[in-house]
Amino acid sequence: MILAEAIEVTRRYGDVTALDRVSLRVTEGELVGLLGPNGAGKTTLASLLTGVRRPDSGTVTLCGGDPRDPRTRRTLGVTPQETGLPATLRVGEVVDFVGAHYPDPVPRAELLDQFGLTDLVRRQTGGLSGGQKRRLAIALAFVGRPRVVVLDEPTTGLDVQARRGLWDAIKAYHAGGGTVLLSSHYLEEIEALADRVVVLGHGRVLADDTVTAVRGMVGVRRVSFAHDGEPPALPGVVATELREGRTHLLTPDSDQLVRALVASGVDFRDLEVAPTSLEEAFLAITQSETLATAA
Ligand SMILES: Nc1ncnc2c1ncn2[C@@H]1O[C@H](COP(=O)(O)OP(=O)(O)OP(=O)(O)O)[C@@H](O)[C@H]1O
Repeated sequence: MILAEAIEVTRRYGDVTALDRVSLRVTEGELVGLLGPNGAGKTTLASLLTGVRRPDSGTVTLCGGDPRDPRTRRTLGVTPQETGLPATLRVGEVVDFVGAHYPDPVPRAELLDQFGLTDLVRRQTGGLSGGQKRRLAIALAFVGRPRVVVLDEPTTGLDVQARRGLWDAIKAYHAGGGTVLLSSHYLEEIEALADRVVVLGHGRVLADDTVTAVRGMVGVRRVSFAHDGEPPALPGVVATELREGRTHLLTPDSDQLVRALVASGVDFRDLEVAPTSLEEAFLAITQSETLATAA
């Protein structure tokens, strides 16, 4: 069953086209990562799917209904990028308050334990740190046992430990059959959690495939070596990095690059050719998109 769907959706803010005929389909039980640089349209897409905004054209459905309809929204858990919590209420009270809107909420103790918030149950939310508020906001997305959760950059501002704790909670929800759409700037987050990744750039879907396939699609490889002096200028390089005394070159054609490196006469040592991380693949996709747009 399709739980969230956008068909040919366009959304403008004045002159800015935030989404340009975007289509996306999330079926029950999927965990889909939404990846894109700043301004790609991730938040706008999340806000359409969760009924916060309306598209200018195209259609959006959530669990077969209109995401703006309160009955449809009861199946949804959301963590927006910015969350306002009532400052004088205690953590436990906020959980009870939000949970009271749902027919079968997760018991307070269970939810707090799952999100590592048990020790904070009696604290007023106004006194929580930014990371603690964030964790609470995310926990609240799950209190109503939603069929689908939309998490917009959920772990921004969390330290490594809190982020990993949150990944475990998201994984547990997904393992129990839950459906997740998660946007992130942290590419290791998408790699750790999602099988499928939708790459957005300039308001358009640049790729929609498995994490492995997206990496393979761009086929970017890392050629790295040590050498003395200035880095050589070589053809087909999409990114250059100097790190730990080595030059790292990203290229879609490592064979051609290695031939050019040898022909250049550079006195290199310890040559390595390796597959790239999703982050590097993603940069290459968005970079070629930028070049294509500029052309
Ligand atoms: N309320 C608004 N008014 C005007 N322009 C907006 C508004 N919201 C978003 N935009 C513009 O629409 C485009 C897409 O923004 P959006 O927030 O959806 O991107 P994003 O991928 O979520 O970015 P980020 O990763 O920075 O959160 C950007 O150019 C942004 O400046």
